[in-house]
Amino acid sequence: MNFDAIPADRLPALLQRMPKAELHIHIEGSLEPELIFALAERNGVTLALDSVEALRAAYAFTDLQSFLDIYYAGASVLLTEQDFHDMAMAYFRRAAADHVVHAELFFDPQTHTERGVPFETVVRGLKRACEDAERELGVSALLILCFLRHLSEEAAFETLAQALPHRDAIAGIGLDSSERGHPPEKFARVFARCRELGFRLVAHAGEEGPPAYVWSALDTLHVERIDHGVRSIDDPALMARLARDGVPLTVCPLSNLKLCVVSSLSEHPLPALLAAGLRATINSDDPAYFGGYLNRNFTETFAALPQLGAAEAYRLARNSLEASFVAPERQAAWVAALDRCFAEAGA
Ligand code: HPA
Ligand SMILES: [Zn+2]
Repeated sequence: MNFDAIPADRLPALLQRMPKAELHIHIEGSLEPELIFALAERNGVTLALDSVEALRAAYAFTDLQSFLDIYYAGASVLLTEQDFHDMAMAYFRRAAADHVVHAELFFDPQTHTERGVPFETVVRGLKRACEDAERELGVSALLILCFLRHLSEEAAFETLAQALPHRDAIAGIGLDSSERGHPPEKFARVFARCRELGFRLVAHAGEEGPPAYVWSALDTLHVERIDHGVRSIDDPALMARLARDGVPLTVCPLSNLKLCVVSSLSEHPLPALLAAGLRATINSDDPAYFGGYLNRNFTETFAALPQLGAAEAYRLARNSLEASFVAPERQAAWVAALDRCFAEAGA
């Protein structure tokens, strides 16, 4: 493909139109303030702030923890199966508009079971939304259950036991929440059990935490993808390892900006990760909180980084499709659609 044949002014439209997968989206992080207030009213929940505007104004974060405190408070309005369904459908409609053909949704059951919401309420609502998304919107979807790393390994084992009756609805297991002070090896035994059970494995590592956490996610948890992983840039031996093994990184540029992981998008390490041969992808993380869904992550990142052009757009989209947990034949059909999209744009 001749990427140089695509004029620079056609790139923003191409970024939006190209078929892509989203592999790092916390579904609770797609809860827009308007939906938080609608669900609060529907469920009779009282919120600390009294308007959509006041809530949005509180979205000024200094680090990961300052975000998580607000994110868990927002999730407190979710009580019924229908709430979880409606939240996920709102995300799927936005994703379809961004030409997302496949999404792998993280969900945090412990955030809900700790408040007395049954595990099956969460998973049934999300599962039904995944089925509706495929049928009504043509968006394929999988669910990834995340353990909260600020809680104990014992609590993770309890959550795993609750998940087992729903084994078929859950494709993978991940690890999220407060990273610093909670290294991956804290969850070595529960991840080993998940691996025996045949779950696909991922973990957040190297977002705020050091490169050592990425090594540990690879070597003690045996994950297949690293969520974030941007701090790998500080460790040349780790960069070589990630490149050699083709480990996908689910990078989230607007999240990194809003949580002060980078001081500006123009300093984001994404171009360096790609240049070093790493299988990076672009994702939205918590789009309702970080100022944009998937296409906005693409367009703002490309606008800030002149090193990124049509070749990198193709590589990022292709990486996302090929790093997904769907069968190779399905991936190949999406890659063929991606190739057609670039051919039509003149490549
Ligand atoms: O970016 C994140 N990092 C860790 N935990 C999270 N939970 C939601 N979003 C995040
Ligand atoms: Zn995340």
